[in-house]
Amino acid sequence: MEAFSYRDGQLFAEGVALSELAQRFGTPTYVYSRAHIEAQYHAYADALAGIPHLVCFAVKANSNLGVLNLLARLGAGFDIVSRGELERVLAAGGAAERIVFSGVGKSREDMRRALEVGVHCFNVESTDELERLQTVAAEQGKTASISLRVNPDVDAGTHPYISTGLKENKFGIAIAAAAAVYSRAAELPNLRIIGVDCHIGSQLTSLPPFLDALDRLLLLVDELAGKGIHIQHLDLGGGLGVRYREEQPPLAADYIAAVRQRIAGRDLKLVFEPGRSIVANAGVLLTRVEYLKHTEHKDFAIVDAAMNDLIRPALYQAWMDVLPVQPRDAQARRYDIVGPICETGDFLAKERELALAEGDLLAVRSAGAYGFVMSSNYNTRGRAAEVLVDGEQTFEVRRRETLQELYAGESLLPA
Ligand SMILES: Cc1ncc(COP(=O)(O)O)c(C=O)c1O
Ligand SMILES: N[C@@H](CCCC[NH3+])C(=O)O
Repeated sequence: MEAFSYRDGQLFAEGVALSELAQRFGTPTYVYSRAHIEAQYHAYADALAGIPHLVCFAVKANSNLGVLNLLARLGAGFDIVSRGELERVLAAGGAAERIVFSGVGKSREDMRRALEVGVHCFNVESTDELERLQTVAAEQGKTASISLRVNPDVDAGTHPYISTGLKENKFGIAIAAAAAVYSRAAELPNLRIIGVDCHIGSQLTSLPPFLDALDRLLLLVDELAGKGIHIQHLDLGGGLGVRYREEQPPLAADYIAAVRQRIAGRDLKLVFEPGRSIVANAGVLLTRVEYLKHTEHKDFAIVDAAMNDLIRPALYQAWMDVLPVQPRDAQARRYDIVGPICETGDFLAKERELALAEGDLLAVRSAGAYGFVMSSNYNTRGRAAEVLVDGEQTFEVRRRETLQELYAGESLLPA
């Protein structure tokens, strides 16, 4: 479904004109569509109907409390990678028993808190983490349910920075070593083995890498059964891509249908950890043109959002679509859309044909995932507001940071 569309010559988020949101909340502002998030979540949940499953939204993609609350109300579980994310999920009304805890660097404190609240599963990424979890669980007199995150060594065919399932990546336990580590886990009295987990990368646009990884995991499940280790769930991670430009990623329904076909006849619960595919196209970053600067070589549109607000273009050379909120009937020029930050890498888009004037509003599309969550205060810029649109209604789910907040907690040296 299209959350953002033109009507009467201007761009709307569901039933609300983006120009109205800019007026009410200022710019830069992230705008999310409730209907889009719901539809994407349902695409997973509906395709999994009839078999045991858990759709754990990857909180790293968008951790706004309003967004998490919406997903919790839909019945989602959550995939977290830090204690901060854990507290966010709980504050948003998420259920601890639907949380899977991923990440290569879990601290003892992370483990203690997760055991205390009773998360569903720890996705353990190394033998040292396994031993540490045993110690922490024993100290608390608890049993930790675990999966091992297995690195199946498949090439996800995505950007090298967001590929995670190759043997040279830091993630997971090499699949060849996994059976031995499972045997060790089975000896540890405060651990309960419940699953096998993998996540091979993000923004995958074809099914074969997912299915190759699944085949390798199923071989491991069979090997473990031969050793008397019974696996109850298969966690296939996240990674399904979205359309930023011309990509044609598979639909969640088709992906899940292919997975269901391969696991037919097995007594396995399915867990997924989608992030981007739930929220990316549910969001835009709304920004205003401050200046147009024409030089001999280039035309620049200097806008009030910058790499501190949205770092994907600078960090991954990610191409993100930029739409005029109120398109003008005038001669277009080829603009680089840049921010006010003192870095040449501070751009949101390059070489876009647009007809612009100072004060115009632009919407950077597909910004609902890895947008606000990766923002920073670089150049002492306050972070953007976040607004969720639901039909004709709007909710300010995070207000803009004030300038005072930017240095609260810092102090002068003693006299
Ligand atoms: C362990 C894990 N699960 C889930 C995700 C979510 O991935 P995506 O946003 O591509 O669905 C990630 C990020 O890539 C991850 O590292
Ligand atoms: N931040 C990345 C995705 C990271 C995936 C995290 N495991 C992006 O914007 O594409």
